[in-house]
Amino acid sequence: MSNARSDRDAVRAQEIAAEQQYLTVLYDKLDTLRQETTQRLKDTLRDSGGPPQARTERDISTRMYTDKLTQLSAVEHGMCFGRLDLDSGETFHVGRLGLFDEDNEYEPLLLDWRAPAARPFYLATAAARDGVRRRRHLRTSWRKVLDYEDEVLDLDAAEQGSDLGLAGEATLLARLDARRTGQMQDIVATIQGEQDRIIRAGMNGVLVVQGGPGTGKTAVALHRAAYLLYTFREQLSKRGVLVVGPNETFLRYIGQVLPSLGETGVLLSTVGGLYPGITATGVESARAAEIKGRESMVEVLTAAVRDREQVPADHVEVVFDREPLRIDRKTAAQARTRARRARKPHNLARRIFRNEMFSALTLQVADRLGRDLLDRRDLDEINVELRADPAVDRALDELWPEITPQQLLDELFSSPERLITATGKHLDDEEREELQRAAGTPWTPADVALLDELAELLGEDDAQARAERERQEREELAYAQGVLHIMEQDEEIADEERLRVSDVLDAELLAERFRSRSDLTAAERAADDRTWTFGHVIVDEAQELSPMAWRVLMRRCPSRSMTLVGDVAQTGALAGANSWHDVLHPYVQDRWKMVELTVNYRTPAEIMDVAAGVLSEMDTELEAPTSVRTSGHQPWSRRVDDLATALPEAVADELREVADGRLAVLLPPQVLADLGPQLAEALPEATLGTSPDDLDAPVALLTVEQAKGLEFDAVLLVEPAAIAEESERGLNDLYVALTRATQRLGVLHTTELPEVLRGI
Ligand SMILES: Nc1ncnc2c1ncn2[C@@H]1O[C@H](COP(=O)(O)OP(=O)(O)OP(=O)(O)O)[C@@H](O)[C@H]1O
Repeated sequence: MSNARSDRDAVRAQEIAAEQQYLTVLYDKLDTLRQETTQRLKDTLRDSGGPPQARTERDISTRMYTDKLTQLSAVEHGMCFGRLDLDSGETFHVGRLGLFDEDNEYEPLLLDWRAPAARPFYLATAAARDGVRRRRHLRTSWRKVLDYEDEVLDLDAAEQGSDLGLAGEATLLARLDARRTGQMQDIVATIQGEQDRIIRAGMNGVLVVQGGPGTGKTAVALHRAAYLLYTFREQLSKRGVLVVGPNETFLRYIGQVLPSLGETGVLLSTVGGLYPGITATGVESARAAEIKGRESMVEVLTAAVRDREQVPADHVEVVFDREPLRIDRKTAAQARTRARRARKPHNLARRIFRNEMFSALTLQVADRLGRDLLDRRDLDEINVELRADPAVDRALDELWPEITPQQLLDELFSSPERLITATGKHLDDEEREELQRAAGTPWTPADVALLDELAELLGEDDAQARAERERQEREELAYAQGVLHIMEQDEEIADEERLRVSDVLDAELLAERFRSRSDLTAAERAADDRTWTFGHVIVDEAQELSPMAWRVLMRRCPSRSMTLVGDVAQTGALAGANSWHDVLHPYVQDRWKMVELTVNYRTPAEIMDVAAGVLSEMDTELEAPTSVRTSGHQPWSRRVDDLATALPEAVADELREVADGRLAVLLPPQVLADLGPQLAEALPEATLGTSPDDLDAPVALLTVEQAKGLEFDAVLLVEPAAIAEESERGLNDLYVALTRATQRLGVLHTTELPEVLRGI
């Protein structure tokens, strides 16, 4: 027996040594690439001056080498994590980037996990081997191989395998059991089959990924972004990829995943962050956000814009050329009708209104002077004088002002009269009161969708700026064509070592790069441009978005190349979705696809049992995802008299249990508002969940809304009855709260537990 074991140990040690040798070759290769790239970057930066075409070329090379270096640095940790042994006798190592042996006909040394040849690493099973004999998961620490796990794919193994058909089960479970750090990690070494199929799904059309808590929706969404950028690099590097999350804390939580996969060209944003120049820091009631999110707000805003297109009750008078000039209702109404008929946004139709008015006023002045005595030129002169007159200008501006979205919305919400006119039958008194607020109140996330809609309704009178831009673009294109032409002729530029600009760019792209500063990625440019449209949009926690927010995102993605991940059972926002059909039908009818994730990688079975009870209370048809593991810790509950003393004690106990781990205390908003400061004082290691950096703290006091999408080693749930009763989506919130823990769950309550939790 012990002989057999020592034989096995010897084989294992030999295998580890062989893998170590291979890994050393890979890291040597990585070091060489880094040195070469650094040297090229240095050379490029050292060159200075020269003609404009040399500068453009340098800008592009700088960006290219910087991107390359970023990617080469990102893959340092866990660069190679797997190996495939095929029936054919071939062996491939799989890792975070592709490496090739230039001296040996570019034989692959390491397959990029996203390359088609690496796919069996994630998909092969004993029942469908796809030519794979053995899959090996390598466990490494920095550049050292620590251990490995082998899966021999034969039918015997299929019979012994777990019901969930997990790949690399031991490696996966070790990952899932590890302490959380407050930052999501990539899962590239342990992606499971059902996840891989979603990550690599085609890019066209709308793909909905529905899955219960902890099924890896966020992880899958981010790996899909990396996969799409790798596979459709050409297409996507021009327009960029947008990843939308529910709040800043969540974006901070997921912020490291794409860089760790070597991808930096993605814009991470909330919907509230998509309006350049606006920071939505305001807070408001859930009800106000819900009202603002309704589809009917489109009509409200349309009416609010029309309300800024006025005619005088009878007439107004202005003095022009020392005589009164009459702007009467009929003339203004005619001009307004003509302007509206053009179906242009308000600020653009304004020009038509003014033209009409100036023509009418010109005739009025002409009549005064004796029209018969005047010719065309005289009339034109009067027209010009009228346009230059400040009093006339002011009077017309009163009727049809040029207005920004910010001005209009601020004036709408701070004026009861304007609100009544605009909302009409769409809102009742109580709803209007929810919206009313003082002028200059900070913008909220729900306001941003309204501002974006208004920007469409109002338009920007940018005719002059556009003409100037078009002129510049023509010049730049001609210039870029010249650059390419000169370079193609210039034999000296064909330096073997250096990638020629004409190899990677055509004139149009070169001009675009040049125009928009060649050192910016599409994502960086998109962040400054409200009308930017993306190559692909990924929305996480998509169930939370209101109809108005969907309009914003659909405008950003006219190609409808989108991945929407979420769980309609976790919808907390009152304006959020009950069904994917309702969300998507207005935009793509039935032309969308849904795939489901069914395995819960986060919540251990002991806790999921409790959460499943809440789910079936919400809807008996809904099925909870299956947990991949147990934690050995039963959830507990304790009724206490005084939270202010009991909670710090419970936190201290739990912190001891999870050692270096992270703990969340989830409370109803009112309890957090009442007890927050007192608790923060009693718990110096705790933060109050108001800043994205709070996830670094060992203890975070959060509402369920703030904790959405996040996870912690241990969760203390406080006053679940109040959470369940908080809103009509209270049970959804309770379900979300119960599914945040990776190890331990405790419940503290002063009032009776909700029926569904009494089993704890
Ligand atoms: N294949 C995998 N390998 C390792 N870890 C995984 C895998 N899939 C998911 N996980 C881990 O499971 C946890 C839950 O994943 P994730 O947050 O993506 O789930 P989710 O479906 O978005 O959850 P929720 O709906 O609650 O927001 C994360 O820690 C994630 O890293």
